Amino acid sequence: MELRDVSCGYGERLILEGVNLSVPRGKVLALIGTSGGGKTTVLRLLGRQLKPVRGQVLFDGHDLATLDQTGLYAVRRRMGMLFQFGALFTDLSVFENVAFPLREHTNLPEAMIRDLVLMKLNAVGLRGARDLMPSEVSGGMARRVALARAIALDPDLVLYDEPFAGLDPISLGVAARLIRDLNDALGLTSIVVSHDLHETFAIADQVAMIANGRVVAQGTPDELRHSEDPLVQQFVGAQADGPVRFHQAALPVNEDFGVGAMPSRELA
Ligand SMILES: Nc1ncnc2c1ncn2[C@@H]1O[C@H](COP(=O)(O)OP(=O)(O)OP(=O)(O)O)[C@@H](O)[C@H]1O
Repeated sequence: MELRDVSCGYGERLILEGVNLSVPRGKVLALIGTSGGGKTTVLRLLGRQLKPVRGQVLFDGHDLATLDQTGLYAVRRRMGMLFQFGALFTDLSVFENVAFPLREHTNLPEAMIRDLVLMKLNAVGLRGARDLMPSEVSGGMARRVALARAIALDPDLVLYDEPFAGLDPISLGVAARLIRDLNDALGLTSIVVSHDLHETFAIADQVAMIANGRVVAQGTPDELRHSEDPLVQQFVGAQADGPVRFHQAALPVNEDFGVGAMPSRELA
């Protein structure tokens, strides 16, 4: 997957400008960066829910913009997506949730669907939970079911948007490890958008940091940890102030609160 000099936005507003990003086959790429920086927008470009106004988005050498409906459908079948909170269909059992894409996209006989679903559930450790309803599983388990559903059609690429949001530290570690293990065992390529730097750095081969609509750094987790770029340092070191300001631009404090001028240090 590759983004070449891509600019895109919503309506008149440009969100990404001149973004270059390549995702090597077989690797796990983490997308990190400040809130609103454009990470989810990158995922939307990759799934062609959004088209660039400039540049190219390439998947296995195909420029997504040039694909007709059939071509796009074929490419999307090769992508698994797990969006924020990996919402399951609440009125379908765990088994039926994972079977859903297989029923939608294939004409496989029931016996084969059963085997495939159980294989995917086994891969996420939940073969035994097949008959439960989503309301009967924990948040961490639900995320693993969503993961099994995302890989049901044996995709080449899996896109994860905030796969760890709302998980306790143990479930979070399990989910992260699972993403890495499935990537390697099934020969996938994975892109993970996450705010959880600790877990993401532990499983990613490459990390790209997106801020202000640009890729400001890309490298191995170690390279980012030791980056001298102040923006990367601020983000990775979780410092409140740096190139990204904690405070939104606002009126001076004394004007808003009706007090005398204060030394700037006290305003921070
Ligand atoms: N459908 C939309 N219509 C208009 N603007 C949007 C839309 N989706 C996102 N945006 C804007 O695009 C910018 C980038 O959003 P995006 O969701 O890609 O950021 P993000 O890095 O994923 O943020 P977060 O980490 O908070 O999820 C934000 O300023 C957001 O307000």
